[in-house]
Amino acid sequence: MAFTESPFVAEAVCSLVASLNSNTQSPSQNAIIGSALSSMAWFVLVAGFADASTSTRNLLTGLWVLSIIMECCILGLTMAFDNQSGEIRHTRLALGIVRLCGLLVLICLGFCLLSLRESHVLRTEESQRLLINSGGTSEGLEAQEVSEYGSTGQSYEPESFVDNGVEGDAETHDSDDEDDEDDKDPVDRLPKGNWWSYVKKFSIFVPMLWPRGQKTYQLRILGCFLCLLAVRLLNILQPRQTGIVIDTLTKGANQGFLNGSSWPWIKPIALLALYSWLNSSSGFPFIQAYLWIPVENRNLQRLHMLTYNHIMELSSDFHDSKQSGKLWYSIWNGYSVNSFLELVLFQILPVVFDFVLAAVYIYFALHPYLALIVFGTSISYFWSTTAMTSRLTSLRRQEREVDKSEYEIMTETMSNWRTVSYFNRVPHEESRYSSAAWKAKEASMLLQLWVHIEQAAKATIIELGVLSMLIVAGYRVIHGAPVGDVVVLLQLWNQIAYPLSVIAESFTRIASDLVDAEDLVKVLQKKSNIQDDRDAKPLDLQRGEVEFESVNFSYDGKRDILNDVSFRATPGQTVALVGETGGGKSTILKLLFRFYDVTSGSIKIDGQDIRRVTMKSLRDAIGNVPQDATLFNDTVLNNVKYAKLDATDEEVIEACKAAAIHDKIMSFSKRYQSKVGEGGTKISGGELQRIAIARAILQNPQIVLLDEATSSVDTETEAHIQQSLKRLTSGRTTFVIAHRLSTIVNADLILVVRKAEIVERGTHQELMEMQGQYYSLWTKQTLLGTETRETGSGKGGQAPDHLNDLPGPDTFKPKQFTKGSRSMTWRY
Ligand SMILES: Nc1ncnc2c1ncn2[C@@H]1O[C@H](COP(=O)(O)OP(=O)(O)OP(=O)(O)O)[C@@H](O)[C@H]1O
Repeated sequence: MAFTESPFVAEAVCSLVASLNSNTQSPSQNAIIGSALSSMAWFVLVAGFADASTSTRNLLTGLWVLSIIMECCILGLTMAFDNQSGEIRHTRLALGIVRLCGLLVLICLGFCLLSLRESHVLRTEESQRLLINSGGTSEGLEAQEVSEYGSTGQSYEPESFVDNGVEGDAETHDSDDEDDEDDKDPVDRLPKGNWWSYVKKFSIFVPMLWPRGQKTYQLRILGCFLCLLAVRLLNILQPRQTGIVIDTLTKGANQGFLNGSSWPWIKPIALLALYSWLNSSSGFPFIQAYLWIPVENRNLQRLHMLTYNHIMELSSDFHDSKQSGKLWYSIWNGYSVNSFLELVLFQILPVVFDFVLAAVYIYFALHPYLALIVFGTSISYFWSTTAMTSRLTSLRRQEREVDKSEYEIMTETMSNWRTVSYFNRVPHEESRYSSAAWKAKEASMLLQLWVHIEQAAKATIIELGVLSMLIVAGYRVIHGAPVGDVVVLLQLWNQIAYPLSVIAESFTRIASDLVDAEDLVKVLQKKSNIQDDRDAKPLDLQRGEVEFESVNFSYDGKRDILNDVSFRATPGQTVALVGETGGGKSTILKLLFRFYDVTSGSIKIDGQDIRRVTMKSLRDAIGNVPQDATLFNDTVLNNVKYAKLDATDEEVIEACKAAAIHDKIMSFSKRYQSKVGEGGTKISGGELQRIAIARAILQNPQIVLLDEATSSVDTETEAHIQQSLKRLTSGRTTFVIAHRLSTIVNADLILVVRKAEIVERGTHQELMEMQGQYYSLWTKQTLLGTETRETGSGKGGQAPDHLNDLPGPDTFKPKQFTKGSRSMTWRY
């Protein structure tokens, strides 16, 4: 590259020497400008390639072909039309031939080098993948410590683990691991090379930012565009008119026509005032703002709405593994992309236009050398900007990462304030937050410093440009050019320097906005794993028969959570799931609710595979009282109504009565209008569970899922709840997960789940007779109950009365056993 550039520089030097040498014929102005421009163009290319770290094969090939064509043309034209004296002409020809030959040799060499480099990169990537896949620790992997939640968590991020191939618009399906990798995946990061594929990812925002099919908004944008054009025109007319005013006044003063009644100078001044007014905040810019404000707000609202909808529609795997703090941070920062259209329409395009117009005006109306200075200054300016932008971008990304961590710690610890307090970890969290905040401050300081360094460099280049222009303009005025030219030039220079700074700043801002939007793009690219089938139909619910057929399931594709699970719940039956913790009971209910899809096998309701019916109809048919029910920070009334938005207050009260919570609610200071606090923190666990049951009763579903619905209530309340549950479940197909076997002895079918499999099934009586797992669980619970009774470890330190009638393992008197003390919530 340098080899091909040097002849241009040599040629420019040659022209300069010739112009200074009085013995030789001075080269034409066009020849000097041509050489200078060629040198600058090559300088840009050399600088660009020096910066690029990734493969630029296509770009290079294109440039080489173009270079050969252009070189041939230049050589031919030089031979045909150059009328310089012999030496200069011969030198030019010789340099042209050297350039052409050099170019051909370089192209051959270049192809060989590129091929070698690419095959090397390929080999390196392959070997890295093998190293990592082969498992765990490898010498080549320089592990990087990443701070996880809490002080103990450490994970390792091998640099080479990331995929360097650009994946285009590949959809990301979410999982835990993937989420972590997302944070480190440079494919989605601002690259030094492949800008196109990087920027293409952001096309996801186009439908949000462009009002397709909305004529009014489109007309507004068109109006803005016309205002912009008018302002561009005024930007040229205004300095030109200033020059005219100055020249008219100078001429008038010299010729003495200012005395008397003749006022020929008033017209140019009036015109200047008009241009100035139209170009001020009360002229076209005002109309433009008036037209744009609704468009901007519409875009922002769409961006908010679509992002919210998208996230809410993502499936359980995303929501189970998301980090809320980081997600919110990414979303709010990502919204900066909304200013993108505004930036391009109102800042970049107009100033590019201004710049070109001013340069052309200077070239033709003033002097080509002045235009050359404009060009040289601009190139240096942009080069310094792009060089600095990549540094600033990486600093911005670092700053954003530490900022995100700070935000994550803040949101996580604030929302888990109770846990922090229980473990007396407030000082620990304060110090963790302080260290994160300190890191954020340092990153921010470094970024700000570099912003100022960048600005200082750019200001120096601009000032050098002004100096050069003033020297040339001053020289011209001394040699007879009108003084008005200097004024016009100075005014136009503003039209050039300002666009330069705006364009440069826009680059920085675009880069920063894109960095901010990277995470939002990743979130928007995620696809829900659970979606309605293309020809999904509403569930035709008849009697509520549920059938699991050879269901296998794994959350991560590695560990089996359910293995060949098959059973049938006939309409109206109560099916109880019991067994060891972590065995897969809740997962069975999650699959039925279609939070996840089965890995293989099928789940059918009334003979219809739940993957073939619409999710809305499926979820309408199922009422759920989860283990960890949460409430919104709203009134009790609204929380219960959430199950049926159009329910009347009376219906809500009826549901609460049925759930045995009505009396309690009536004792609250604001009764049904009492707020329950964030997640329901202002009410007790038992109250919360009963509100959750009231919700399910109000929903009135055909299939009911109860996941430890009575785990947080005392004995007496449990007795009430059992009654209300009876009402809720009667005539409906019901699935109950219970650790207290006493609560499910009446179930029609009991499934014992152990290590991902159903190991026993039957009624309580049948299972007891089998003397297997269930029998042993029952025995343990009974013995524990007896011990509790004997040692008086029940509530209040004494064995509760109802425990006196506890059945022995052989007598199975479950009815008496249902009144277990709260301290007897057995787990096994
Ligand atoms: N979202 C998830 N991602 C990955 N693994 C999960 C997820 N949810 C649960 N698991 C794992 O699946 C296994 C079964 O969990 P599940 O909640 O179904 O057990 P369970 O029998 O209901 O336990 P418990 O009685 O304690 O509620 C557990 O080992 C658990 O760690």
